[in-house]
Amino acid sequence: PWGYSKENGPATWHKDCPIANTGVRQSPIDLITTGQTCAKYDSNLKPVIVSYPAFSEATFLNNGHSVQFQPSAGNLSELSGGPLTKKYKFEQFHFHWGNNDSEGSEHRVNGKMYPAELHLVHWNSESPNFSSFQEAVGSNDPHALCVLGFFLKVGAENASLKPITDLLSKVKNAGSSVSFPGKFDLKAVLPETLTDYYTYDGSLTTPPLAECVKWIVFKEPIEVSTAQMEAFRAVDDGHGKPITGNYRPPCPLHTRTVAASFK
Ligand SMILES: NS(=O)(=O)c1ccc(B(O)O)cc1
Ligand SMILES: [Zn+2]
Repeated sequence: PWGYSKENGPATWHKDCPIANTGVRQSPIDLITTGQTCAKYDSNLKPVIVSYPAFSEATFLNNGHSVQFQPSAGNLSELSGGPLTKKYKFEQFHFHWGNNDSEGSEHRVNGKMYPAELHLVHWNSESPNFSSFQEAVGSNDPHALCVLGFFLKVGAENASLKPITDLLSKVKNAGSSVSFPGKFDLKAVLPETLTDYYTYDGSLTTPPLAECVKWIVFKEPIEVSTAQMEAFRAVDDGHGKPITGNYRPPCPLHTRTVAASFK
């Protein structure tokens, strides 16, 4: 199966997933803010609106290539606004990280990587073509999914993310999962104003690499402590090694443009 080692990493994914090399809207990308192919300010871009009532029931899983927080089916969390014309339903969030603070994020800003990146995955709940996340992924709809990306940088301890980082030791082994104890307030993790972001049309950053994602990557990083970063680096990949660097390198922009909601 695919992974991030020499034998099964991003450079080999094209074998099972040809779109890795033939796709023209692959993710992640390097977000360039100056020069020719740079992100262009679009004054029509509105703030992103999230409605995330605290999750009461969720599973926290180590799937061998990331750790993922998935609420039970009944969750009502929604996303709208920003570049979106429809309402999206929250599906799951997960992380990408490196084995040191100079690498780990999937998107880059002028070539700079952050130590980690948080992805909040949503699917268009107003489309006539599908009525579940899995169907959305397989739909070929160019905006079936919307993923919000937040960079993580090392600084003060993030109290809102502590319930998650404290749980990492409980899912150290690949394939292990725990039911999340109590409530989790995802809204508290995010900056209160979701106004400054980059947005572009892209894909899933892991197989099946489906080109169905409206990406919204926020300019302002979220701070986590060194200890919280270290907790990610102790999670195992199922081959007795820690997941080291579960991030895909940037992909060619091709004819795409990146819009910025800020000057
Ligand atoms: N890393 S990502 O947010 O692009 C992503 C999200 C979901 C899936 B998936 O459900 O297969 C794969 C990658
Ligand atoms: Zn991701």
